[in-house]
Amino acid sequence: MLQLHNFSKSYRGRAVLRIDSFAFSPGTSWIQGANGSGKSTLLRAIAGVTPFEGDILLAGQLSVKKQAVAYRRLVNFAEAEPLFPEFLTGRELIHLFRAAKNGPPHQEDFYLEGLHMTSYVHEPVGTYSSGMLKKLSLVLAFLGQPTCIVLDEPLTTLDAAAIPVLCSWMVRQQAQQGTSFLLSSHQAFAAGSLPAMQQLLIEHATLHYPE
Ligand SMILES: Nc1ncnc2c1ncn2[C@@H]1O[C@H](COP(=O)(O)OP(=O)(O)OP(=O)(O)O)[C@@H](O)[C@H]1O
Repeated sequence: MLQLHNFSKSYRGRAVLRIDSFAFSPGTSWIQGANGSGKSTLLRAIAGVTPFEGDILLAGQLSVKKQAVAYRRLVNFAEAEPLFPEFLTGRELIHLFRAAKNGPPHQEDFYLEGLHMTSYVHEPVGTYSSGMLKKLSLVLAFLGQPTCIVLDEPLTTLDAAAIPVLCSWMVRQQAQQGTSFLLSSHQAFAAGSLPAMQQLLIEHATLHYPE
């Protein structure tokens, strides 16, 4: 599904991740690791929002660097701590993302109703709480026809009622469109709420399968 080739990432000359070669299998991959191990760094690189050395290919064809627009149309991302221009409304951001991702008209309605967001989605995002912002970022991550959805700490700040709704979206998305998920979460998902997950670990500044 996604392949990393000679991947490395440094901040101000300090190497934080080095992954010579790695292929993510289709399905759901749960990336675990201690605070500061590099989970967000890896997910941001895969999403195409942070520079790195090496390359990442989708389906063996689209490079995040060489075919950036086509790649990013198919790889959606919800940040751990989403930030949006405060003066835009949730609805405006949704329209922007849906157009950029080639999503069908009204695609967002299902998601907005599922997370009970219709009462505030017309308000500027500067008025949103952290949980409301998180929900908006999750809705945006499901727009279009993504091959892969990358979710960094998707459960953080979500209320208890929203967590099973998100899990049901993931199950539906995988069943209907074969979308793969890459996620990081310090919090475990409830048993049985998601199909089998491939667990991966970042330690010693690299990615591997846990023993
Ligand atoms: N913008 C940055 N500038 C400098 N160093 C950074 C930057 N972002 C991350 N780092 C460093 O890179 C390393 C990996 O950070 P990262 O945020 O990827 O970890 P993480 O596994 O997502 O952590 P957490 O579980 O705490 O969210 C850390 O040592 C961090 O200090």
